[in-house]
Amino acid sequence: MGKERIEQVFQQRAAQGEKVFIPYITAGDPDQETSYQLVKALARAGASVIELGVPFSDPVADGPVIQAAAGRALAGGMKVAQVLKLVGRIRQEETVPIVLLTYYNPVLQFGLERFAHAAAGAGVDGIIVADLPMEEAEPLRAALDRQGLALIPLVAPTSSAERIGEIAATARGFIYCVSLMGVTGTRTGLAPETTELLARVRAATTLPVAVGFGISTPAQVATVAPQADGVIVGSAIVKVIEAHLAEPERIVPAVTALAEELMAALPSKQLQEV
Ligand SMILES: O=P(O)(O)OC[C@@H](O)[C@@H](O)c1c[nH]c2ccccc12
Repeated sequence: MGKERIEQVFQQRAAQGEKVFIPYITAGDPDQETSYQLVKALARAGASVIELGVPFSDPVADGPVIQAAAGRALAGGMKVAQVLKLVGRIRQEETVPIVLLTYYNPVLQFGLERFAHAAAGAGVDGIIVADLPMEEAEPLRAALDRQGLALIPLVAPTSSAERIGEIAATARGFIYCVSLMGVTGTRTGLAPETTELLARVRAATTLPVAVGFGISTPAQVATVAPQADGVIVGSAIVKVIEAHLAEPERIVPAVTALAEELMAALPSKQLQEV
């Protein structure tokens, strides 16, 4: 449970010479039932950790694709309590680690202790807060620590060595390296500063390191995966949901197919040995 479940999955994959694939979807996009089916399908397809977005009305770190997903989810009444309910439902059937991606405001509104307690009770394993600077993270980290949940920090290419060191010292679960500056969303190339950032973070921590932002194609996954322990893909997956809104029964198979394609691009020990 909790941060151990996240760290274990990275260890297990690493022991097999494999990388961790972390798909992101917004909880409640386009509705609760589809999110439930999507998480189950992604876990069964081989995703190692699921990143579940808590929809928020002012998602400043998100590009248009995930903003629109948040809009659809909010229109369906998805709030923190409903997200936790969804996780609880998933937990009855799946052991895959679940990490919530949220903004700080909904968590503050809910109450830090109450949130940590309810998240643990529902079966959440870790939390990423898109807009919580390290300097203000201590109260939430302490509340999550008391429940055994990981507060997973974000580091960016502009983070100084000193700052990366400070972030690494209090990190739990894994460290999320943002591959480039700006907002979430697919990009055509991979930013050159990604490689340098991953090397700097690796040198500063023994925790697993995952990379996300702008990764959308199998080729990009293949390029970046050897430099990290895990790869996070959000907007490319949410785009597939968006493309099938008129035929919702196609959403789960189409997302599963993309996830399988992206996972097939991860380097594996078997492939390297051939
Ligand atoms: O969408 P992208 O470019 O694939 O990036 C991952 C991302 O979606 C997910 O981790 C995420 C969604 N919203 C965020 C806000 C901040 C940091 C990260 C995120």
